[in-house]
Formats: sequence, C-alpha cells, structure tokens
Amino acid sequence: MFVRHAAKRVAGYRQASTFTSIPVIDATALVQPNQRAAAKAAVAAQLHAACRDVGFFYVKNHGIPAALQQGILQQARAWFDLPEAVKNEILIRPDKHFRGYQRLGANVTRYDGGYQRDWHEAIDLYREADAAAVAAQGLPASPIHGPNQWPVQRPAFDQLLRLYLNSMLGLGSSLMRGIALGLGLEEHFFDGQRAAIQDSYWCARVIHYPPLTEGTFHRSSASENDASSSDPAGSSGTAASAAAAKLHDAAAAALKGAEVDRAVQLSCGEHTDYGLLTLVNQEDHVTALQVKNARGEWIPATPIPGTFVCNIGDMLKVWSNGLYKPTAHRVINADPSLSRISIPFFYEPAFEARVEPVARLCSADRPPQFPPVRYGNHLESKVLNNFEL
Ligand SMILES: N=C(N)NCCCC[C@H](N)C(=O)O
Ligand SMILES: O=C(O)CCC(=O)C(=O)O
Ligand SMILES: [Fe+2]
Repeated sequence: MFVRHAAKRVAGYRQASTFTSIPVIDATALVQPNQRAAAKAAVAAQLHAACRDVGFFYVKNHGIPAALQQGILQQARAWFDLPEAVKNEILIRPDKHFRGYQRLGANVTRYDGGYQRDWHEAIDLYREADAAAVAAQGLPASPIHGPNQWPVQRPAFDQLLRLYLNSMLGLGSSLMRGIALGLGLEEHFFDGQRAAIQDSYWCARVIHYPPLTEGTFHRSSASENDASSSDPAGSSGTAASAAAAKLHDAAAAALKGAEVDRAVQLSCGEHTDYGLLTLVNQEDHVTALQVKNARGEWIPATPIPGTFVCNIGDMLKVWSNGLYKPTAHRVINADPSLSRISIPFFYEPAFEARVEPVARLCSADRPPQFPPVRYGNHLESKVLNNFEL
C-alpha cells in the first residue's frame, strides 16, 4: 500500500473530492529516530494524497503516549465539572488577550448576514508572547499577545496540560516536515525560517460540548454572559489593554443585532481552521465531528482509539498555492445522554510569518492564486470577531 502511493507522487490539481471516508496514516517514520528516507517519503506521499483529496486524516503511531492522550481528556472533564464561579476565575476577556475560559455561547460562528453561538465551553491557550519582548524585537504589538490563563484551579490538569502541549508542538512540527516532503519541499521548510519570530504561534482549545438536546441557546443566558457587567477587574489596565478593549468593542458592535435564529443549533458551526495543521484529541465514546465533502455530504470523523484526527488550515492553502484546501467541518453532539470533550491543537505559522504561495508550486499555467498574508493579521481577523463576550 505504501509502495503504490510512493510510486505515484504527482502534484496534480485534482479537486477534492467525493471522499466518503477519512484515511488513516501511520506516522512512525516521521516521529521515531533513525528512520530511512524511503520510509519517510512513503508517509509523505500518503500525507500528500490526504491533504490534496480530503483535507483530513487520522494519525496513528504518533508517539504521544496513550496515558497522556487519555489522561488529558479525563483531567479536562474534571475541570469543566468545577463550579461556574471557579471557572470564571480565568474568564476570557480582551484585556486577557482573548485567552482563558469561554462560557457556553461566548464563541460564535459567522455566516453571511449573521452569526450563531456555538454550544460549547472551552479554554483557549496560545503560544505565550511577552509584550515587552515583542516590542524589544521591534515587532508590532497585538491584542492577542500575552500570557495564558492556565487552569490552575486543578494543579494536576495544569501540569499535565503543559506537558501535553509541549508534546503536541513536537508532533505538529514532525507532521509538518512530512507535509513539506509531500509537497516536494525541503523537510524543514515550515520549521521557522518563514518568519521573524521563529516559533509556531500554536493554539489549543480544550472543549466541553454538552448535549445539544439540553436545549437550544437561551437569549436570557446570553445576557448573563456579559463579562463586563460581572467582572470588577475589567476596567483596570494599560494603554494596550484599552486598545484591545476598543478593538473588541468595534468587533462586538459589528456583531450586535446580527445574531440569527437558525433552525438548527450546532455544537460548533461550519468553518475551516485558520493556520497550518490541526490535531484533534477526541473522546472515544461519541461521534460528533463531521467533515464536508465536495458533494456537500457530511462524513463523520468517528473516533478511532489512539489516533488524532488531523486537518489542514487556511495558511496551508496559501503556501501550497491552492493545491491543498482546508475542508469545512462542524460539530453536532446530538446524543442527549452524552457530553463530549475534545482538545484540538493548532500547529500554526509564526505570528509574523509572511505566508505566500511557494514559488516552486507556481508556474506560468498556475500563477500565484493568493496575495501574501501576515499570519498574525489573519488570526486577529478571526479571534477579534468570533466572540460575543
Ligand atoms: N481557534 C481555532 N483556530 N479554531 C477554529 C475555531 C472555529 C470555530 C469558530 N466558532 C469560528 O467560526 O471561527
Ligand atoms: O471538537 C472537534 O472535534 C473539532 C473542533 C473544531 O473544529 C475547532 O475547534 O476548530
Ligand atoms: Fe475546526
């Protein structure tokens, strides 16, 4: 099976696709030391086919220990069981750099002409970026730069999460090396030489999806979710946080009045991811993530124990000059008796990365399809517009 794919390495622009299942890829050759080049190339060819034709794949034998992959889900579940007042100690806010705990309904999915609240609660974390250090490098400030609000209310979770995120950063970079090879690029293409700041501006979202059948979103609880009225510390802050608050107010004003009543409440609305590569750690007991194929059919990403579900994001579309496109997906947690935990880890470009079609993937037939974009701008355009806090 390896050999057949490996022999057939063509970068055609076949348009995805009427896939009805999601391929499973064994990552051993990318994550274990001293692997033969031919073995890496074989995995790279599978990644290439999956990214081009589906935009989604599972990885197995990824090197993250089962105890860590499972343990972090269990710890997360216990954290979400804490009283609301405790969780609100790390409430997400503009002046907390959009990091921390988002309550049910705080995150929204935008549609033409409106938005709908997603039916989940979550903790958002990003690569920590110290504002003073950013300034010292002569780089511009961002409302997103800052420290994380770690879930210190449960130290065991906090500690395991730090270990987990570090491990996922390693796995993300290993898989991106395979993807670089699959594109016919130098193995380390995505490692950091693409940017002024060397590191991936990774993101992680620890998510709890209650069953949808607990009721569609109530407008009354929407107003309870008004962070500014319930948070005495909200007014303190520096010029930077004032600027962040102002930016956010402008975004919120754009959202206000545009909340739409859609017939169907979703756990997470249809979207593509923002960056390079998403790795989803999901509980095994419920199928809720769905992936859209070219016929508009929703294909379930049924949990396969021990794997991560992976998908590519908007920036890989640009870098690959449209050879790879991010695949739309959504979450519907419909079973009334089951709640679900998932932890997507987003391996992203550096904040300052200038993302543009790679010259080798452009030709006279196919000139650059996208203008260059600074990843930080793309991220800000999403994060500053996807919260109704
Ligand atoms: N945080 C990242 N990168 N994940 C993508 C989240 C997409 C869901 C969000 N409601 C939206 O519509 O954007
Ligand atoms: O919960 C999941 O399975 C995926 C969530 C997702 O698509 C996202 O947060 O970007
Ligand atoms: Fe997603």
